[in-house]
Amino acid sequence: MVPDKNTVLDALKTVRGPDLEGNIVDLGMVSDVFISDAKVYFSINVPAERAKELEPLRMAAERVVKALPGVKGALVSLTAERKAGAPSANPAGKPAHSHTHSHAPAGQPPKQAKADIPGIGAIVAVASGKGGVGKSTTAVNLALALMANGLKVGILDADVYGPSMPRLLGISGRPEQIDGRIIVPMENYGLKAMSMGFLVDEGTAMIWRGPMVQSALMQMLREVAWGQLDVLVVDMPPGTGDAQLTMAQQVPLTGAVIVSTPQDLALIDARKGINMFNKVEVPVLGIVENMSYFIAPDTGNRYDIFGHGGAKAEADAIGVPFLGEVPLTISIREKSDAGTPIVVSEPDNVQSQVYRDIAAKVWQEVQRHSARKAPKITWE
Ligand SMILES: Nc1ncnc2c1ncn2[C@@H]1O[C@H](COP(=O)(O)OP(=O)(O)OP(=O)(O)O)[C@@H](O)[C@H]1O
Repeated sequence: MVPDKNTVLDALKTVRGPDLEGNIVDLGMVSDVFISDAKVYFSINVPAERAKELEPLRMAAERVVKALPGVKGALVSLTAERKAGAPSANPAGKPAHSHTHSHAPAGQPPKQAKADIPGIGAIVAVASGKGGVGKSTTAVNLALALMANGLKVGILDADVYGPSMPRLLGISGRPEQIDGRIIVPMENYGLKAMSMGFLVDEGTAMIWRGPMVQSALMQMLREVAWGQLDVLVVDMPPGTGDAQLTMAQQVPLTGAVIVSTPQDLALIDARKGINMFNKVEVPVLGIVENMSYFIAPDTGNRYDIFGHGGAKAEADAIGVPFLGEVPLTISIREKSDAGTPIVVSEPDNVQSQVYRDIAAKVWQEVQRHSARKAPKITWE
């Protein structure tokens, strides 16, 4: 029989707190415990600066829960949460985010928690300030275009509440697990993909709260047999709220691509997105203008009816690279809906070339930033 929450909490009381004082339950470090399909999900709240050092604590908690009869798996993640009113962990004295509710991240990015993922060369977030601007469509076509340019690529759908990769890539079914732990990513068109949509039935994730979402995301990131990848594209949830900020902090991102439509309102939100990544010191690799202009399906004529050029002007004003303009075309939408993204289904199409050019620029930016980040090797 699957244990209930209290049984799980009782078991967790055997796990000592940091510095071997008390236990993690009585110290108030354990989040809400969520049990679904005999798998147990929760997070342990630790000070951001101690996240790396406390990894053994996370492993101990996971081990204890997995050992309970009836438990098929446990997914435990460390979160760094600043309690309302607690002093900012930000030594630079920059303003901390003063959220008084839910999952407020610390003012300073928990760099120690962002361990690189073995085998993955770079992680690129595709983000947007608001929903509906074509972020997921851009993410999937960008991933396939990076592949078309000769790279090994995976895609992680981090939009836990509205996963779109199963539909966009035409993938259904559940992923396999190795030893009940490591998940084998799904694959189509040679692109490895992981999405909440493969793991839970539609609707289930909707009731999840912040820490569960974090746990699920960390599992999809770290406990997946990605193999060797040059780049992992992460389709972020739309918006710039707490959830996105926490995600931007916890995933070891190389950089972010911001998708916007040309209209002023979308651009204001795009700027919020850029500010969010700046806040957590993730480089913005550039802006893509989606639905930039219209190409008539019958004549192929181009119409600049959407205020085309707004995103380029914004990119220039802020001083981030402009990556390219994707036209609004019926075929992009139809191919997406059919699970056959345009870059693979119509590679010779001019729109597919646009995506490959954007992919080339993104890769250039990735390398530029990786080179800057790489430590100098000195021989003694
Ligand atoms: N360049 C384009 N031309 C035509 N249709 C497009 C284009 N880009 C996206 N779309 C369509 O716009 C709709 C929204 O796109 P998509 O789901 O990618 O947006 P999103 O920003 O990820 O949305 P959400 O934030 O809701 O997840 C979809 O129907 C998609 O097919």
